[in-house]
Amino acid sequence: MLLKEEVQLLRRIPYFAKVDPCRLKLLAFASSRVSYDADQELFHQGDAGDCAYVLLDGSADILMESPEGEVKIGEVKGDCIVGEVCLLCDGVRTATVRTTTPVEALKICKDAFSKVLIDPGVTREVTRAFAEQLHRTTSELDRTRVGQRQLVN
Ligand SMILES: Nc1ncnc2c1ncn2[C@@H]1O[C@@H]2COP(=O)(O)O[C@H]2[C@H]1O
Repeated sequence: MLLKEEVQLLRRIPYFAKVDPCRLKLLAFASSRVSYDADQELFHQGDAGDCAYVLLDGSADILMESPEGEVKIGEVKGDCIVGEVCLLCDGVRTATVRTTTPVEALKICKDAFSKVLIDPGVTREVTRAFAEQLHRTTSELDRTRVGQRQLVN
């Protein structure tokens, strides 16, 4: 795929929509195209992580381990980024990501991702995405608590 096409694909991701064209070109240059079949793991909860994935096509489940087994906490599909948390927090993978269909993605290494974070537009988008995710997770937690209380009473 041409570098120009990869830049256009990255531009479709809200995180990178407002990134300076030269910086986005560098990011495209540093990323590599990867393909997965359905039911393959991109990575596993608890793994050390050194890259994020921009999903271009296909979908995947976000799964967490629990005492009752694996629980689906979300899903991702085309034009989004996944695996960015452990790059931003310098931690381990917070969840397992497993494809539910064949997936085409761009793999972005930590160094290249850190370089685009210098762009204020990206920082704003990352903060907004985190706030939205926190809001969704808090609402789900509230719903679960209400459900548990109703079961007890
Ligand atoms: N609650 C959630 N909702 C949506 N995506 C999530 C959630 N928790 C984790 N993820 C994604 O799953 C990924 C697991 O690896 P990371 O922690 O690197 O980055 C994480 C996010 O991209």
